[in-house]
Amino acid sequence: MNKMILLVEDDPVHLEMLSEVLSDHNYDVIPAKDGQQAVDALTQHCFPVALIDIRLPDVSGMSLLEVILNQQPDCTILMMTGEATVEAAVDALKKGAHDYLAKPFRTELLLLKLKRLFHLQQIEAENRDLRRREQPSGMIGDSQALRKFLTAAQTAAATDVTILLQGESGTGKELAADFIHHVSLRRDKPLVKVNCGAIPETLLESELFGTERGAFTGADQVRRGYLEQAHGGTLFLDEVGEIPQSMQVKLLRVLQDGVIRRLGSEKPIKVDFRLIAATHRNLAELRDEGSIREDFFYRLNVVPLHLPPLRQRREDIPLLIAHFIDKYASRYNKEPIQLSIETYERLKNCPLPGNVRELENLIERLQVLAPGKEITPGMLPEPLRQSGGNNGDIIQCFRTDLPLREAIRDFELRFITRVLNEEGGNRTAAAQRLKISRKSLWEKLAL
Ligand SMILES: Nc1ncnc2c1ncn2[C@@H]1O[C@H](COP(=O)(O)OP(=O)(O)OP(=O)(O)O)[C@@H](O)[C@H]1O
Repeated sequence: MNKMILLVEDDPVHLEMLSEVLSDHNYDVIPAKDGQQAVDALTQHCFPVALIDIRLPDVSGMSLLEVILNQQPDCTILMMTGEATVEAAVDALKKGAHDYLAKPFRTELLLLKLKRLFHLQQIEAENRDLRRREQPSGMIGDSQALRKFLTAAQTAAATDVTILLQGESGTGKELAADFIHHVSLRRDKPLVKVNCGAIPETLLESELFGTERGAFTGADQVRRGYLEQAHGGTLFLDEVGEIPQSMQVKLLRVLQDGVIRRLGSEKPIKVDFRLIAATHRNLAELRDEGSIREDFFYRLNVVPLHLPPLRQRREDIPLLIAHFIDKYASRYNKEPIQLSIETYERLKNCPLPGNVRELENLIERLQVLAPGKEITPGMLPEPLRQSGGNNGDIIQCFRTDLPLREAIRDFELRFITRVLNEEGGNRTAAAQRLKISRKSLWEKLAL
């Protein structure tokens, strides 16, 4: 457990004496003789506890209290005050200090308060841990592929390692980020989500780093950026493949130093978050193409986790359907729809390029619009109604007026085209699935 204490006291004798006593009791003390030294220390360490003299030479203890709570909201602050300033101490309590000690105080009293404080923090951490273990994943499915993903995600979540989530659009990357945050030790801290593809390039820097008052015309207030808001918790950067190169350099620096500067300010602010990055594109390919810097790629690709497309875990489809029927029947206060066996078969076998999102939207639509309870294949939207379903459907697709050689060729072409479509046009992935070389895939398509 982190037993670090920021001790701010302008009286050198008192500072040394307290530092010694606290160190003797196994606390890691960082002493500061004024506000400036304290602010510097905040950029270097994360403090569970700060002990501040209310009267300091350069800033008031009250302003320092605000700076600390602004930068490290989870820090518990004890104020030390002379008798004449008890009223100020009460004011400090209102502003977020945990407690105060009127000087002169006995060191036993201070040690007792600290012991209780750290004990309380430990209990809170243990409670968080318990809740973390009870937390269900929120990700529906029982396929081996999903179970394998969840096990890897849970293992990675237990540490602070950077995680890169890859997978096609709609496979559940954002939901997976929720899961990782909620089973991690940071679960009671913020989870800040940023869709990098949705923010115009010109605004990305100020959105991420925040702005100081007066940074540009119209910036009349301090604005904390997403990186600062994520302090203590998790930052989810969605669509990282869309981040421009200049911003990649700046983010890289933050990931290395753990320090940001708001736009229009030189003041370093310490930030501590776990990064989860996501992309529906292949990040290694983006690096090879040159749109993702090599160093940024390696910084993100520490633990890569891949969410398989739904067509590769079709066993999850019935569970997902049942889950979405429940969800939307109760949301729209309607009787749950029932899918006929044929409809199930059709959905279990169709390509669903939009993955879970497509299935969810479909069930929501049916739940709201279907005239009756029973859903038959004819009620599915056109492409799903037609898509090759079970074996019977495939056989019906065959032409029977061809010689065998041509019929086989006809089937081969349809089959390859379908696999290629399912792989989003990615020939390497299609060739791997078909267990043939890329070259022979080319040849077969070119014939
Ligand atoms: N395993 C799952 N169980 C329940 N709901 C799921 C599951 N996977 C995805 N969903 C739901 O499907 C929808 C799409 O998921 P999500 O937004 O997480 O996908 P994504 O991979 O982040 O997509 P994109 O790349 O387009 O941002 C969401 O409504 C999500 O709740």
